[in-house]
Amino acid sequence: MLNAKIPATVITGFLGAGKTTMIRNMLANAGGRRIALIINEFGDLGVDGEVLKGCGVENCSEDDIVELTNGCICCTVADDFVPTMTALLERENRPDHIVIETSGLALPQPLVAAFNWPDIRTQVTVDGVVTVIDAAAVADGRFASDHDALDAQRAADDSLDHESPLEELFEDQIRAADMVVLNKADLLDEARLEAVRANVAGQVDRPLKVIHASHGELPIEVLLGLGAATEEQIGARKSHHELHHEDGHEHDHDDFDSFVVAAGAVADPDGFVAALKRIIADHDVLRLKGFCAVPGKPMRLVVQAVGQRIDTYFDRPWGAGEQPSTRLVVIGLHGMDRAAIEAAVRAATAEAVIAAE
Ligand SMILES: Nc1nc2c(ncn2[C@@H]2O[C@H](COP(=O)(O)OP(=O)(O)OP(=O)(O)O)[C@@H](O)[C@H]2O)c(=O)[nH]1
Repeated sequence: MLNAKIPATVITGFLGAGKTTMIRNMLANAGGRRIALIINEFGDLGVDGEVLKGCGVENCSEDDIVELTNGCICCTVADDFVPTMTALLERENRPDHIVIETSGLALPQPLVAAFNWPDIRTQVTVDGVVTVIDAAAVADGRFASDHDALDAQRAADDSLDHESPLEELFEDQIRAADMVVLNKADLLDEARLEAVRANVAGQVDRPLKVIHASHGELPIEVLLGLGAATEEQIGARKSHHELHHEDGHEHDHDDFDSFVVAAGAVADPDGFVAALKRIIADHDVLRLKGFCAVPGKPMRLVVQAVGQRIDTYFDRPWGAGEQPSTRLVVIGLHGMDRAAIEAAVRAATAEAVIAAE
């Protein structure tokens, strides 16, 4: 059909749930579809775009990946997202499908609402909001409100909502969903997975498609083609912020902080990972990811930490113009001790060097 709207899928979900992994798998199975990707990340390092560009998948040309780096997409809709979409739609070679990966801290509601902007609504429709959940983290109670530090924070500041920032985001991202993917099913047995499914389904009072996956491996037909036209319904899926805004609360991401640590080369990756586990536990780091230089290795080492779970792998050789270096983005709740974390990460790389010598 000549004037058919281009479908756009919004992939959301908390930090480290597996959004990029799922998209990477989707691109590998795109079957000739031309997919344009818009990626938004919290933190200054652009790891997700790098990971996707480094994946060597044929359908994943750098041209088709647009990174939005000026803050969280839900707060920069007008300045960043709408112009990016408009530019994408003006391209001669228009995509068959647009996939948008939100930052792990984004509220999907303002993003989806932007599809009602006049310039966009005539050309694009939201095919669906897919919310990726770290089912293992939910089963471990990561998003429940019994977090000591947060309870203390709320006790000290009664203007804070009754729920933790993690819990609110968890709920808001589910409320916006057309489909929820309970990811990391490989880490759970049937009974725990079922408990997470019941928790998620209980968050909304409408029928919600909930499926499970490991490593985001799902047929592309399951993810794309929902035909939901979510932009027409998003007004009825209000976030905590929208509900509170009516009585004066401003939305921002002040509940979370991120910074980048530059450190030395990592001679002993196993020792480094063990040290990172301690640092993450000591400082309650929510997410840590980036790249490390390893002496004697031509490849860069990707480090991906979600809570206490840390994956490392070499993804590609350092480029000719690239200086091998170690740079990691750290994301946690506002008030985490940046200086101590930086010092500990730098000490860990130094220790790893000594251990290997
Ligand atoms: N065991 C297990 N690990 C997974 C699965 N999916 C993703 N991971 C790992 O979880 C980590 C985070 O995955 P990402 O795909 O980067 O998560 P994300 O949601 O894009 O993260 P942010 O963009 O930082 O919010 C990586 O180390 C992945 O390898 C899964 O199903 N099972």
